[in-house]
Amino acid sequence: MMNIAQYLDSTYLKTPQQSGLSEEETLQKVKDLTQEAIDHHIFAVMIRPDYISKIKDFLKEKNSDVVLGTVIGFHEGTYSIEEKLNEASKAINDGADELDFVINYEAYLKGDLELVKDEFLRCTQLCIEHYKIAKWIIEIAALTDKQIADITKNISIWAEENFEAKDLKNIFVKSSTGFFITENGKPNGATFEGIQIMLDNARKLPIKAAGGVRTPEDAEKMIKLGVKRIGTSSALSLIKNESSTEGY
Ligand SMILES: O=C[C@H](O)COP(=O)(O)O
Repeated sequence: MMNIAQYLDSTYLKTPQQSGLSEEETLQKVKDLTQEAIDHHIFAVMIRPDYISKIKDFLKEKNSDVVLGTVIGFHEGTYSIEEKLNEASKAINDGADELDFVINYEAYLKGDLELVKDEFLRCTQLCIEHYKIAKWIIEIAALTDKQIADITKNISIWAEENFEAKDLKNIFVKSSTGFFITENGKPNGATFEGIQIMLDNARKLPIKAAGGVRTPEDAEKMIKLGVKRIGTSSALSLIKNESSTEGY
């Protein structure tokens, strides 16, 4: 069996409003997720920005090298560029190592490629200046295959044209938030087909598969296809070699 843990971003991204839990219960949940990551040598935890500062302290107390990630503009991606920059700056100051931005795919679908390019360049620049990893969620369930190819290729070309070659490994294209509402039971997250299209068009950028990855077999298959990271709210089941019917 492959060592899946080293590829995983173990996520808890529900807000108290979405889960019905209190702030304290949510903090306890992200602490438990972090302890689990420490115990099982999971690469990273990915949590909402509100909890970064406290979890950074928790990781320091535990003397842990688990990587701390957060989400920006989550989950619709429609925040303005200034709002995304402010949220990202605060998360960096609070101690985030990796920032997963939701791209403004609504703007992309309306044909406003300039806005998407502008947010990509400015937010990625901020991450590079602070030696942080930037990941760009394109929300593949909202896109056709042709659009998945097109946006992945555009991001890759913008990255190559505007950042140094050494920084490209720190700029990911990520498939999904896991929160997109689809119709007709269509998968809302990472599909093998969608991931393959991303891999075929990402040129030098690494790919993160996220959303609906529930079995160790699927995780292994994604890794064999070539993804460098997997985001999942079922991390523990995956590394215990079990399937999970749903995340969280
Ligand atoms: O960014 C990661 C996703 O939220 C994970 O999605 P999931 O809950 O379907 O595993």
